Amino acid sequence: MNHYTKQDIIRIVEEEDVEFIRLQFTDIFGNLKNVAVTTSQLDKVLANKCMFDGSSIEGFVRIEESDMYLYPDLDTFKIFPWRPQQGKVARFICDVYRPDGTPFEGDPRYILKKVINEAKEMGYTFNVGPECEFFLFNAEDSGEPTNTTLERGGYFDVGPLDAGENARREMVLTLEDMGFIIEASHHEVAPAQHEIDFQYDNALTTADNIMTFKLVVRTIAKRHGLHATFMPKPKFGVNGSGMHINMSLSKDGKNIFDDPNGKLGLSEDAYHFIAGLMKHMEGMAAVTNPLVNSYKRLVPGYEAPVYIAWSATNRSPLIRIPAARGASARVELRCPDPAANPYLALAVCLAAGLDGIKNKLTPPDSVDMNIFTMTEEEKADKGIKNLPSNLKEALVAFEKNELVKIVLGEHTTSKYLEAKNAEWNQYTIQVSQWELDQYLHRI
Ligand SMILES: Nc1ncnc2c1ncn2[C@@H]1O[C@H](COP(=O)(O)OP(=O)(O)OP(=O)(O)O)[C@@H](O)[C@H]1O
Ligand SMILES: N[C@@H](CCC(=O)O)C(=O)O
Ligand SMILES: [Mg+2]
Ligand SMILES: [Mg+2]
Repeated sequence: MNHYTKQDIIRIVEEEDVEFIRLQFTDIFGNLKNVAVTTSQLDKVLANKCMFDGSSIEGFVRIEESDMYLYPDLDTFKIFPWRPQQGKVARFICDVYRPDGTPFEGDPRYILKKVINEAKEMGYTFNVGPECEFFLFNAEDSGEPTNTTLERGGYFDVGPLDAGENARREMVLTLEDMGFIIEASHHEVAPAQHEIDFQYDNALTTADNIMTFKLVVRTIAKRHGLHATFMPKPKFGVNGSGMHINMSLSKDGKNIFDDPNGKLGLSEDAYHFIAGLMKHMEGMAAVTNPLVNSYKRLVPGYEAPVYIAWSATNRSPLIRIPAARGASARVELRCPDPAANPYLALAVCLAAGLDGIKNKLTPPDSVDMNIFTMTEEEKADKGIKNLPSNLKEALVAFEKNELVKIVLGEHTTSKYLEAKNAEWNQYTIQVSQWELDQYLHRI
């Protein structure tokens, strides 16, 4: 990551012929927001004087206290490669502040920073690498998105079977232009499903990167006449899209999950971290899997986890320990999906892992056989619990989890629960196509 001073920014804006500056932030539901100014306002931007109406942002504040300020994080300055190259468009990712100069407690970036600081006080840096999957569906001539495709590609397929290769190529090149290090990109298991992996970084940078990644994927897909969606399960009967989160802690530049003398080459702290994730998983699910639709993905048969278990060899459990050790020793949490607000998702994951370390929690034994073939009795014997099976169960577990509520803070907890319970209630009163197909002709 580049480190910029105000003078650097003023110089780059001049040298690069930047004309517009987007001030970006994220609402509590993970939606990217922005306001554009021209460079005539650069001084105001750099003096943290740009304001917006917080009451118009879902989940932020009431109308009586609506003035909010955007403080640009100078290190997030990036030029959009897909916009005109004369009179360029650049962006800052911003922190949200109240008029009295205090950080706004409902800003997801602030919520993540608080947990990162807690880790820092313990001497830790939290490193995270996500694997974002998405679909590239047809868009109608009108631009209306669909969930249809004529593509028949599968895992690692090549063109012309892989109809997304040109779009993916441009996504990768655009991301590289913006400073991402792309480790791999490929067709995924379902027709029209894709994955682009970028290199891990500290948690704040990774959460920012996930927001930028989604913007780039959507923008470039549109240019190719396709509709990119991060919806967790856009189609019944094929794999959904996950956002596996690979995590490690480092201290003084050394990965502390790695221990050549430990069981499976992992340190005690790695096991405590796993235990913390498992302890809080049910309560965290409403954050890592935030939609009604998220729970349609977490079902047997589609490479998505259903049970709260861990393994070093098997991909079916919630937590997998990839084979790499040394600097790449990491824990992979497989339930999060790309609809999650990345700031909040990483905040709860880190807090849960740290809770495991602070309280020296021990995980249950690893489950190295296929859980999907176990009987209910075998699962009960091994103490294997299910992930929440729908958004309502996840919200109930969230309400019972003090740690998750403390991490999100009172403000965001109450706004989040209110909105998500309303989402659930709306969903339950719909009459779905499935019901019509099942009942209409015979009842
Ligand atoms: N020490 C580390 N801490 C956190 N993340 C890491 C670390 N080392 C590597 N990573 C990241 O983990 C991610 C690994 O992605 P990759 O697709 O290789 O994982 P995978 O789980 O083996 O793949 P799949 O689930 O598709 O089979 C990348 O983002 C990588 O940068
Ligand atoms: N698409 C699968 C993951 C496939 C993979 O292992 O990469 C999921 O829903 O999590
Ligand atoms: Mg994948
Ligand atoms: Mg993975």
